[in-house]
Amino acid sequence: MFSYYCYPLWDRQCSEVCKCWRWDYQRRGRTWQVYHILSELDIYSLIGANKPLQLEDVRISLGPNDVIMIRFQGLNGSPIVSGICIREAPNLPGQQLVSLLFKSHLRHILGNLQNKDVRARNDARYQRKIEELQAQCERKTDECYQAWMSLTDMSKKLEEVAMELDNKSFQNNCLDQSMVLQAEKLKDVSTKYNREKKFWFEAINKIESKVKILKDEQSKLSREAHDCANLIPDLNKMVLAVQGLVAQCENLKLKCSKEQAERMKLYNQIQETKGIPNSKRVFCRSRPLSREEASAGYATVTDFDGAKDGDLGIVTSGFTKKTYRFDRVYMPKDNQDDVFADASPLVISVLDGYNVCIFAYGQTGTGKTFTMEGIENNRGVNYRTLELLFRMIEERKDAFTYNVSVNVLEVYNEQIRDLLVNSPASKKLEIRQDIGGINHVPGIVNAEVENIREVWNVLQAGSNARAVGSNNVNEHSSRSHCMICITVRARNSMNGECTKSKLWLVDLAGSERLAKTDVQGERRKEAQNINRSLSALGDVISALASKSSHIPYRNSKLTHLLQDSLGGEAKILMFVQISPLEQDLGETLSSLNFATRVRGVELGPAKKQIDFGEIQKLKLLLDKLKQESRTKDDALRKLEENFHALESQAKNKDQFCRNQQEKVNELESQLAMKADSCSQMDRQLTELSMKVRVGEDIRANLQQKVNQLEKKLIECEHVESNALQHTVKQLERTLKERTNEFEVHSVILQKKVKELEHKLERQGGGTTVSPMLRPKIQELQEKVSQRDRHLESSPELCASEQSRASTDERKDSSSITENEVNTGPGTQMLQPRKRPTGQGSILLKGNESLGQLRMKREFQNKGIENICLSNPSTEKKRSLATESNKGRHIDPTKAFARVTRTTKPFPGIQRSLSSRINREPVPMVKERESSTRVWLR
Ligand SMILES: Nc1ncnc2c1ncn2[C@@H]1O[C@H](COP(=O)(O)OP(=O)(O)OP(=O)(O)O)[C@@H](O)[C@H]1O
Repeated sequence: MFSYYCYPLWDRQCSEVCKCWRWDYQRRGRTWQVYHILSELDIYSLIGANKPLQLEDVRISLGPNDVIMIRFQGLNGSPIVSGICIREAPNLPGQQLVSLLFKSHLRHILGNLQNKDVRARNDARYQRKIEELQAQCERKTDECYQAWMSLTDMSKKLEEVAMELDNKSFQNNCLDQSMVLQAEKLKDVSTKYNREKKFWFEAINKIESKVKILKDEQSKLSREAHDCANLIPDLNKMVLAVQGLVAQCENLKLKCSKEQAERMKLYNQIQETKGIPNSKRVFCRSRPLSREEASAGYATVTDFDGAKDGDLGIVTSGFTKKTYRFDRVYMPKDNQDDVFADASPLVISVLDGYNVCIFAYGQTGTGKTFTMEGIENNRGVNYRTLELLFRMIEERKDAFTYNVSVNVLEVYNEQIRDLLVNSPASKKLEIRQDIGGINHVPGIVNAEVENIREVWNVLQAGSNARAVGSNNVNEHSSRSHCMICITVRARNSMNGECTKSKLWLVDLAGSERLAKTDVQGERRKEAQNINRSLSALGDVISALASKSSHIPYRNSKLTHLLQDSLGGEAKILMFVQISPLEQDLGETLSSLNFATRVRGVELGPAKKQIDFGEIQKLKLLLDKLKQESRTKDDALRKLEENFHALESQAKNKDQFCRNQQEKVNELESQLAMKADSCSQMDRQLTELSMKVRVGEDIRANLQQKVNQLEKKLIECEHVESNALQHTVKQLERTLKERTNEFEVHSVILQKKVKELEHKLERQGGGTTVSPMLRPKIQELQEKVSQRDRHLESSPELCASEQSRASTDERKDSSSITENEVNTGPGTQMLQPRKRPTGQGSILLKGNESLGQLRMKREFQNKGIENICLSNPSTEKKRSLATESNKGRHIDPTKAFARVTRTTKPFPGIQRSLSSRINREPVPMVKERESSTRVWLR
């Protein structure tokens, strides 16, 4: 459908004066765009649907290279452009065209106004109807204005609600942002708090561990200090107790010494009462006859009648009997136990610190070895002495400490041989004298023994070694001196007395006389050495007996070794072994004589052998103990100083602990403050969350209210639109009735005019006019010419024609058909048109306006973020300026307003619209202008 506005427009910029129907153009570069706008004219209602449309006489001024662009707008359906014919326009001015149009139209009018009275009445009647219609129109305008104002108010309220909603949304967004910021801050604070909490926990744990260590050290130091402090009186008490004990010990020592001395004195007295010399005893033992000797019937010379009294009779020749007196005489029937019973007291003397020498002297084969060593099942003096020695040591272990060592020697040909040396070729042993005047053999083996079993092993080893050098053991043993030296070191635990005594157990070689034996060579040399040594022993004993100043101990190895045990300070026990046989009488007498000489020597009382080495050691030990005591005193003094230092350190550590505890308390308070701040932040977060939820609830309520208001508004608009539509329809029906009446009257008037014209033609021949009518006709012609001029000078007058045309548009299509007397396109454009079904209703416009308002609100809601990005005021001003410019130049409503009415509602609406324009977007202005234009139309 093509439509266009029917009003002339003079193009003042065009070089060629061109008058056409609504020309609008603008120049863009070298292209002329011409808009031929067709509106308010339903062409197809005139020419019929699906009929070709031909537009003629559309003129435009073009240059030689200009381009014509034809644009179709507002088309419904799919019209087909069948052809465009462009031709050069004749030189016909637009003014002339319009003049022709109006003249052709006025011819009909002038023809109808021949009857002045009828025309005046009709004019008056039409004028009244027009006024009535205008009044109705004004009322409707007012009603529409009121409806529009209510709609505006509702829009305002809606806008206020929308603004409130926007504000709430903005506040909500602000709250969301603030909540996000608070959440981030809280997260940062929480992270920082956790980090600081972890740090402080670690620091507190470290400090607690340090404090614990310091407390432990402090308690330890305190305990040590208290112990030291407690030890001082205990130490003093101990010193006093020790001093008391030492005093008691000294007293006990004195008593013990006195008692021991008394016991020794009594023992010696007992020995003397028994007839035993004090330090020297000589026992005589005769061997029994062997089984062979007894069976052979050898004669004997021994008489044991006085043996119990120590007298031994020797029958020398026939009836001569020589008696010898000894300390003890053993008969052949006496066994080893009887012999040792008399010798055992010397063992006690050895343990008491006396040197003892037990030796056996006699002819070979008289039983020296039997007495000293014994046989396996009948031990001799050596074994029994050592056995008793260790038994006594065991009995005295509480009071004495003994150390026993054994040397086993052999003197053969004046050579000392160590029988405990494993290597057979040992170096030559010599006798030396130590600082104390005691002889000793350097390099000799000292076998430390602790029990009798070890002693037996040592003795067995010596016996075995003695047998190595000779095929005949007995022969060898008869030609050497076997000497066992038992050294006993004793320490009296009571008085600390130390003694070093020796026990010599000597099995001397046979004392045969050299001439009698009649031996030669090596045996002679052996016999000479034996005799020399035994002679030296006799010499020593003689010197001792004569109390000579010089004792020839060094004349033989034997006497030299026995020097400290043969003097007056030792105890001597001599077993003189004799043979009972008569054939051995000479040797027997020799041995008895030697023994008697020995027994006659006065050695004096024995003397205890004090171990000066031990005394020296004790002195050194005492000095060492004194030094240790001084050192301990110094240590005790240092300990006291350390104790005081530790006390001061403990005090300092106590102070440090208190400071650390204060720091810990401070840190704990800081930690509690941090925990409070964290809980406060949690509460703030909870409050913010509650506020956000409340804001969301408020927004939801507002949204619900908005929806309700929109719903109510739509309902109100729907009700009001229905009412207005109903009212408009009534008005339209009324107008249609009035128009029909007017048309009927017009037809009647036209008929009457035609009749009058016919009458006038019949009366005046068609060319003459009544003199009475001529002035009126002239007057009417002048009015028409004035109106033409006025139309030419004021386009608005054309709008009055439009107004009339709009008035005529209420006519039915039948009436239009009746009025189709026009032949040109301009006349056709002046014909009333049929209102388009989608445009003529205010209600429809109102609905469109409301729809656009909702769209606008939705747009505002969706694009609320763009408020800050763009400047709506400038955009609004720019759009308003554009619209205002458009309104100034081509606003058709003004022309309609001039033509239809200049009453007050329109300015009011304009004011309302202008006031709204300042606040509302452009679409609303356009909508209201169009709607205003429509309903005014
Ligand atoms: N009182 C005694 N009772 C029993 N037998 C004895 C007694 N005295 C010696 N005899 C025996 O006499 C023999 C010789 O004794 P023994 O070897 O002890 O003499 P001797 O003096 O040591 O000889 P030598 O000087 O050669 O060593 C041995 O067989 C021994 O058993």
